[in-house]
Amino acid sequence: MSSAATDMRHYRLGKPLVVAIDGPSGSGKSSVSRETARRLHAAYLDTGAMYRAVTWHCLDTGVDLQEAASVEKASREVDLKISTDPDHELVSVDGTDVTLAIREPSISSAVSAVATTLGARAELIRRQQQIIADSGRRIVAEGRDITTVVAPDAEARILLTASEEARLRRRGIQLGGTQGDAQLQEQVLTRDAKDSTVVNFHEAADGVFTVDSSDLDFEETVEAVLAAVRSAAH
Ligand SMILES: Nc1ncnc2c1ncn2[C@@H]1O[C@H](COP(=O)(O)OP(=O)(O)OP(=O)(O)O)[C@@H](O)[C@H]1O
Ligand SMILES: Nc1ccn([C@H]2C[C@H](O)[C@@H](COP(=O)(O)O)O2)c(=O)n1
Repeated sequence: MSSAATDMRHYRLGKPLVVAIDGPSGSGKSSVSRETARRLHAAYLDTGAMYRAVTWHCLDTGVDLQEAASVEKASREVDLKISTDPDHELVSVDGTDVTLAIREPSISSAVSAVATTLGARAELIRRQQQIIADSGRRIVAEGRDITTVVAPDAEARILLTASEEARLRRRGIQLGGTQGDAQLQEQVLTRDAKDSTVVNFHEAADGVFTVDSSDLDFEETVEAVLAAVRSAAH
């Protein structure tokens, strides 16, 4: 085990440690945050999965994604459950397991409509803050507005970035080469452009530490995030 990981293993259990991680699509937020949570013996919250789950619910029940009031109402009424165990991925909507379904390209293409509906955002932010409180404030939470809106008081706040080229390449590999260049651009860059109209995840806010993973492999990125947590939270 590396020195940074070893140090963090000894980070005092029981002490509040909220780690907030934001960044653009494909930068590695979910995978790196999940592994960071494991090493910190912390919970893990994938807030993007919550936006995806509401999108799945709207499409499943015929809610018009262009109707802001309907989307907001759906976000308030849906029974949405999400696992915060980094070793157990589970998202359910009204009792249906949607863990895999919310990762489909059709959801990636539609999710910005929910993410840019301000009433739905307010509801999901409220739920995310409740989940963080319920974790006993020992959690790694990732998304687009965690460092700025959901948990601006986090012990460690990190912007995880990577070049467009790296993000498109990683997403292409992740989807098993099933998507062409235009589809990948739509799912990564076009989606980021839409989402950026309501939240800034390209620049670090004051006090937020930037980790650029463009030239780092996965393990090096986790190490860099742990080092940032250690320096911010000790
Ligand atoms: N530093 C890295 N080097 C190489 N591959 C990486 C690195 N970090 C993450 N990956 C891989 O890149 C892919 C995309 O990562 P991930 O899904 O975590 O990104 P994300 O930022 O959560 O994306 P999105 O916001 O679109 O869900 C995954 O297959 C992941 O294993
Ligand atoms: N805190 C968050 C988390 C996610 N979103 C939006 C932006 C994405 O298009 C969508 C899905 O997120 P992903 O699974 O790709 O990380 O949800 C947001 O606006 N705020």
